[in-house]
Formats: sequence, structure tokens, C-alpha cells
Amino acid sequence: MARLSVNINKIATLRNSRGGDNPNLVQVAKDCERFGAEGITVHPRPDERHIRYQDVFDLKKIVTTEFNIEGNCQEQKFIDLVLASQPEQVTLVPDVLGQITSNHGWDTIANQQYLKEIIAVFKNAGIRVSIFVDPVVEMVEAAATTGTHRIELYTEAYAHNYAVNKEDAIAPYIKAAEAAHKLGLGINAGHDLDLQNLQYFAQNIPALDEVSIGHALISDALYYGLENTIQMYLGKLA
Ligand SMILES: CC(=O)[C@@H](O)[C@H](O)COP(=O)(O)O
Ligand SMILES: NCC(=O)COP(=O)(O)O
Repeated sequence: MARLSVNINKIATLRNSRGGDNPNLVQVAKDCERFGAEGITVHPRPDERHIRYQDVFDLKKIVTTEFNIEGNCQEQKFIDLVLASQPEQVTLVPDVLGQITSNHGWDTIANQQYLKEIIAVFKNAGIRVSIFVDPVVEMVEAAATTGTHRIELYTEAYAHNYAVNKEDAIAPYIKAAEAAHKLGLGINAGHDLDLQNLQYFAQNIPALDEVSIGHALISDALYYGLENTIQMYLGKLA
């Protein structure tokens, strides 16, 4: 069964909106774990609009499941942050400055040499590495040559197309996951997964290791409460 890592960026967004410490990010992370989350994900961005660099150190002290830090490894500050905080997993995302959210995977062919070098830095520090990729077999094949342990399939297109035609929406993800599995890569997935589209994704993607979910899960928690919501998402993965 795939693990559920809860992305708590949106909790930090809410906290930052008033400049105080409500909700308390560390307490929410502890509660997510208490309610069944099998990992905590954060995606610090250079402008610290949600997760602050200090949050990463505070969370590292209390996360007992799996701590996953996502972000742009082209920023030296991000590399330093990950090496200093030693999460279980780093997910490398090719963010560009000013984007609202992540919107593309790595071009693992064009960036192959760069990825090999930066992945080696994190692997040498004992940190599992995952790289964010679109569901394209050629990108998965080139990812395998970089030395990464895992890929994270960027699921925005799946989530968008699910309502139109779920078989067509999942097809490229099945091919990409099969290729990754054959090449010995672990498989993570995330972006815009929700209570409607998660179960079909998890049932159809072979050897899915982990999903990271934030925006929809935190939004659902407004209606169902955090504990119920986490249990509902776990139910979709069972
Ligand atoms: C890599 C990914 O898909 C998520 O981390 C997403 O980018 C969330 O980041 P924001 O919360 O900043 O939108
Ligand atoms: N890696 C994806 C993630 O952490 C959460 O993405 P979203 O659910 O906020 O779209």
C-alpha cells in the first residue's frame, strides 16, 4: 500500500497570514502523524511565503515517520538547508522564480549531467532522492541514469483529465510507472490528488510507494476535520 505523506505548506500559509503562530505548524505535523499520516512533506520556496527555513529545522526535530523536503536544488540555500536538516527524503523540483506552484517535471535528458552531480551530493549525505517528472517514458528512462532512488510523477494532468476520461488520464502514468519499476526506481506521486481521483490512481499504478498530498487534503479538513480527512485519504489507498 502506498504511504500517505501530508504536505503542510497550506498550514504555514494560514499561519503566516496573521504573522503569529496560529496554527502552530509543529503541532499540526505531530497531529497529522497521530491521525495516521505516514510522512510529512514541505516545499520551502525562496520567498518563504509558506514554509520558512526555520520551520524545516523545527519539524526535523519532531517528525517520527518520514520527512520529505521538496524544492529547487538550483538554489544553493535549498541545498544547504537539506544537507543541514537531514530529512529522510529530498524531492528535487525544477521550480522557476515567481511561479504560483509547481507546474512541470524535470527535463531529465537536457539536465542529465547536472542531475547526476546534484543527486550524488544528497546521496553522499545519506538522503534518499526523488526527482519530479512528467509521465513520459523517455524522461523516466533518463531519470534512471542520474542515480536517483525514486521519481515523483507530477499528477496535475491526471487530476485535470480524470473528470473527462479517467482511462485516458491514467494511461501515460501506467506506462511511466511500468518503465520506472523495470528500471528499479521507486515511485512517488503528487500534485492535485484528492478524494475523488486518488483511489483510481493508487489502484492502477504498479508499485506506487508514496503520495504527497496538501492542497486538497487541507481544504477537505475544513469540512471533515483533520483526523477524519487523513483517515479518508488512507482509506482511498487501502
Ligand atoms: C511538487 C509539488 O507538486 C508540490 O509540492 C506543490 O508544488 C506544492 O507546492 P505549493 O504548496 O507551493 O503549491
Ligand atoms: N508533491 C506534491 C505535494 O506535496 C502536494 O501537492 P498538492 O496536493 O498540494 O497539489
